[in-house]
Amino acid sequence: MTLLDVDGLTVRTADGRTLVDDLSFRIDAGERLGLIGESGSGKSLTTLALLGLLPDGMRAEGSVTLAGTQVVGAAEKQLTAVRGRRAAVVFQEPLTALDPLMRVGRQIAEPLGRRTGLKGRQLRSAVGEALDRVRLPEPGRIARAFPHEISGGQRQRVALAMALACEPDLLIADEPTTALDVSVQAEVLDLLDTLVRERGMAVLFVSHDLAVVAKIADRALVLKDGRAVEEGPVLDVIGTPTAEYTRTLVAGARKLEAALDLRSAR
Ligand SMILES: Nc1ncnc2c1ncn2[C@@H]1O[C@H](COP(=O)(O)OP(=O)(O)OP(=O)(O)O)[C@@H](O)[C@H]1O
Repeated sequence: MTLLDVDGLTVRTADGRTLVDDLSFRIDAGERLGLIGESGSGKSLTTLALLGLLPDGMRAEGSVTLAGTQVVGAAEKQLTAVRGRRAAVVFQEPLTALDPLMRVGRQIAEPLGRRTGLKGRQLRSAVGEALDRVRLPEPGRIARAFPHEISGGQRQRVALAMALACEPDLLIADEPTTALDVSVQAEVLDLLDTLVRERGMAVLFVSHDLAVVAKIADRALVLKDGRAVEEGPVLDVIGTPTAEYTRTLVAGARKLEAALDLRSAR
């Protein structure tokens, strides 16, 4: 079953510059697609357009059907019904998703309470379980903390718990580990992989990092200057890239890997 159907998505600025150009792809229920491209290739604008969250002045054209709802041109009310429940998003910087003035527990309680109808003590205990599931130690303490009182890795786990609280059909993860320390990156990636696998959730995983995409995604779509240049099973795209641009990306990643190997061999 097709969960997300993007057909000819184009994003333009108010002065007519085209930043995402005629992009088409599909994600079936439970499928994992990696969106790869260098900085500025249009990855973030694509994810924002999927949820009707483009910045003021930018316009989307084409068609984005998410679980049967047309997102392009939809009224805010329709979009609210789709966001969270059908597709939830985790951004690169978890502070984007978190209210700095609200304790972490309350921020998770909101979507959780809305979906489950739980209240009071039962809701508090469900929040504790949600924090526990994203492997946060001392969930009680974290629930009482404000976002600035916990580490970056812990904040990203909280953002993930909030996204999962809605039990979305599709999780959109936009560079979710890029802002984290290398050691924490691997842990959060592994956690994300396990949690979506357990739930059979579809994933759109956005990253400039080929190695990370290969770990999470089944298929990959390569974006350059807002256009798709290559799409296929992730190991084929990385192993035998056909587009010149993908070859350059793969060669760049190999060079970096080799340099890191040399360094660790010292
Ligand atoms: N609010 C904006 N106004 C004008 N141009 C923008 C805006 N946001 C992004 N752009 C431009 O659109 C293009 C695509 O940006 P986008 O953020 O989608 O790239 P990206 O692939 O996600 O890169 P990064 O990983 O660095 O975020 C870039 O050239 C960027 O400068």
